[in-house]
Amino acid sequence: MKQLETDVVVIGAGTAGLSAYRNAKQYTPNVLMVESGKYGTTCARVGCMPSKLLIAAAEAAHSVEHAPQFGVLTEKPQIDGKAVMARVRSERDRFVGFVVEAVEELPQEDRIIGHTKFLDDNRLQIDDHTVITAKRFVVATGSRPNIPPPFLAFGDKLIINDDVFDWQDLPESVAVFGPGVIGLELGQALHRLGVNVKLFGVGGNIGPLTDPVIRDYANTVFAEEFYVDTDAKVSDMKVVDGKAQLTYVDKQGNPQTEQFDYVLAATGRVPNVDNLGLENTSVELQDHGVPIADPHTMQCGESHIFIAGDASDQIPLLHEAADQGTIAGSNAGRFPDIRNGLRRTPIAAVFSDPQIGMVGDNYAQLTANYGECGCYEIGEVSFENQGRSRVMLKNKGHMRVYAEQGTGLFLGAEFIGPAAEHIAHLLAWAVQNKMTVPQMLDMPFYHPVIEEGVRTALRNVNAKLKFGPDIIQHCLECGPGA
Ligand SMILES: Cc1cc2nc3c(=O)[nH]c(=O)nc-3n(C[C@H](O)[C@H](O)[C@H](O)COP(=O)(O)OP(=O)(O)OC[C@H]3O[C@@H](n4cnc5c(N)ncnc54)[C@H](O)[C@@H]3O)c2cc1C
Ligand SMILES: NC(=O)c1ccc[n+]([C@@H]2O[C@H](COP(=O)([O-])OP(=O)(O)OC[C@H]3O[C@@H](n4cnc5c(N)ncnc54)[C@H](O)[C@@H]3O)[C@@H](O)[C@H]2O)c1
Repeated sequence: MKQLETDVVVIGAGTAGLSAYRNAKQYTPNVLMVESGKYGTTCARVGCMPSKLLIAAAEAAHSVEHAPQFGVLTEKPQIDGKAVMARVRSERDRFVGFVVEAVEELPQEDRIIGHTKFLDDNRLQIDDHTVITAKRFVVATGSRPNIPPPFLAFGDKLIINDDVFDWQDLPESVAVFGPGVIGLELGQALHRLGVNVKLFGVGGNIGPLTDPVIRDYANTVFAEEFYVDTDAKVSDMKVVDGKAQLTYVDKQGNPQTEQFDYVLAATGRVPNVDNLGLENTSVELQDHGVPIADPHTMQCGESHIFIAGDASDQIPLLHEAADQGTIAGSNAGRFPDIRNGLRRTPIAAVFSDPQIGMVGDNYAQLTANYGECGCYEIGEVSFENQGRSRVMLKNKGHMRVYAEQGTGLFLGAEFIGPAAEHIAHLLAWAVQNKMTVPQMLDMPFYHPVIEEGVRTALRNVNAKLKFGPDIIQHCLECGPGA
């Protein structure tokens, strides 16, 4: 067994790990990074990037299919599944290639390959070839799909997101379980690419939404386009004649038995903290085995162990993984001089159509924090008659904005609608700058733009805060359709 000694070990070379490595290196040259799988990161290989590539193909098909609504006559689009998947794979490989190249430029002696396990507070074993003794550690081991045990009945017909991006061709049918972010994005994209998709959920959840008004709207709008049952009753799962067979009660209450080429499990993700030997350290673990970490320092308790990215089970998003990696890596490098790092305003975007956006405090947090005290107000707008949205035939959507009584502080928003990825940025920047609703209304609004809809929601909440007049129904100075 090879024996190594160092100051800092980063476990995992994903987004969080790479950023932790780079930041720890600013404080000490003695940093090792261990990776058990392939370099390239979840985001580039099987996450953000390939999913958006599939969605881009679906959007192209959808635009062609709906062109006749503008008087532009087209044939029904022909989907060449092999070509769709070839582009997804080749662009994905390009993104992965950039990451791999960057990792391979790091000093070879800093990089170790193998599965890592803590032996005690200061020693890690890598497979059966190396033991590293180190002063500090950053756990950045990411997450993996959660697969409910009954789904194992589908054998090799059961797939996860990773499998989709390696397809050579599109299948005929897929049952997607989990209408969360992954299930919604991939399910709708596959549907638009001509795959027979049925999306099954539990408890009425859809996307990351917590506001019941927006959730109901989302449920309706997606179910108008393809089969989505967010409270499905599935009674039997098995493989019959080489197909995945489901027995379920459909939305009209009728029993159905249907076969699919695949069942995609998009039922959440679990942090990769099991099999890491964390129980051999003195770090305090929560019930599900994740260390308790301070979100400002990413330090686990008072220890020399830090955690970052999806492994922390805090906010499983790419930019959060990068930020947490920066904080954890800097603190591990600088230890024992621990500093709070920058945590940005929460922002989430789902690349469905319509898109979903959430910023700042979401509805669930708002109601938990403020209860029934009457300390906040909700303004809203429908995008169904919003001018620019109608012009573009993108007039499906609803927004709710939240603001504090008395101060007028803009607290957050949940919405579904056109350009939600961009509006989410605008609003998140307003939250982070601690803007009040009147200050936001003082900002310029061009005409005709989707942001005029946001202004209507802000005016609505402004009136409820008693800072301004009620919304003018036929506002002449607003421009038509504002
Ligand atoms: C389909 C999909 C779509 C997504 N889309 C988006 C999106 O649009 N926007 C967004 O913000 N986020 C998105 N995400 C989430 C985002 O990809 C993750 O939050 C982010 O990639 C997490 O980075 P990480 O560094 O924590 O983990 P990873 O990049 O997974 O890195 C963890 C690394 O640790 C390694 N490892 C694990 N265990 C060990 C061990 N014991 N020893 C050594 N190494 C180990 C793994 O092999 C891996 O390389 C998406 C995720 C998925 C699955
Ligand atoms: N656009 C983006 O930013 C983006 C895209 C994809 C993934 N992500 C990240 O990845 C994380 C994981 O995504 P996800 O979609 O796997 O998780 P999720 O937590 O968003 O959704 C899981 C869904 O599965 C449902 N579910 C659980 N058990 C089920 C069962 N037995 N049958 C049917 N449904 C069931 C849940 O009710 C929920 O709706 C997200 O939280 C997000 O942070 C982000």
